[in-house]
Amino acid sequence: MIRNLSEEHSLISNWVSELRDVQVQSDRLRFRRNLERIGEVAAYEISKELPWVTREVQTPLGVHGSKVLEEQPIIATILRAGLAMHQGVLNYFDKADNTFVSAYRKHREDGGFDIVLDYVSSPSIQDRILIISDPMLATGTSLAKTIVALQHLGKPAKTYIIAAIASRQGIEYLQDAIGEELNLWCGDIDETLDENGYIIPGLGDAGDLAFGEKLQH
Ligand SMILES: O=c1cc[nH]c(=O)[nH]1
Repeated sequence: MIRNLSEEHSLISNWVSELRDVQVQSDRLRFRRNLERIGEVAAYEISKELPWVTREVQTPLGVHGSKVLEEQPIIATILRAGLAMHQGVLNYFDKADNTFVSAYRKHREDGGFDIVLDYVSSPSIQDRILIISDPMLATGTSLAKTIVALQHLGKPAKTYIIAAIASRQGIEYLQDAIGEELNLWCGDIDETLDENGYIIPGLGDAGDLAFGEKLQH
C-alpha cells in the first residue's frame, strides 16, 4: 500500500512545500522541525492501523476500559538524514524500541556510487511492528540494503516505511527488492531521479540541509 499524503490536502503538504522551498529550507531549525512534524503525523496515521487492546485503568473516581496499543513498535532510521524524522516518530511512539543503521553513498571514480552500510544497533525485530523512516526515498538502494541487513535480526510482523519525498523509480526498485508488499507513507512522490541519484525536483540534500555540509567519501 502506497499512501501519498499530499493527495489528502493536509498540513503535510505545507511542510513538504517548505522543505522544498529554497527561500525557507536554509533555516535549519525549521527544516528539521518540518521533517519531525511529518514523522509525528505519519506515526499518528500508522497508529490507526496497529493492534489495540482494552486495558482497565483506575481513575481517581472509577475504572475505565481504555484502548491502548497492544505493543510498541520498533522504529528505525538511517543515519544521518533520518534523525529529525525519527525524532518525530519517537515523539508519538514514545515507548518504542529503536534501531539505528548507518548507510552512506561511497562515490566511485566512474561517477556512480555504492551504498556502504557499516553500523546496525537494534533489538530483535522478530514478530514486531517495524517502522523505518528515511526522508528521501531516492534510488531505494539504501532502504533495500537496510531491510536486508535487518532481516538477519528476525522477521517483523509488518514493516512500514515513512518518507518525506519518494521517487517513482525508488518505489518500484524497493517493491522488487523486498519481495513483499511495500507499506509506504510519504509526503509526496516525484517522477524523476537525476544521474547522481537525487530526486528532481525534490529538495536537495536532506542531511546537509538539516545538519550542514559534509566531506564526500
Ligand atoms: O534527492 C535526494 C536523494 C537522496 N538524498 C537526499 O537528501 N536527497
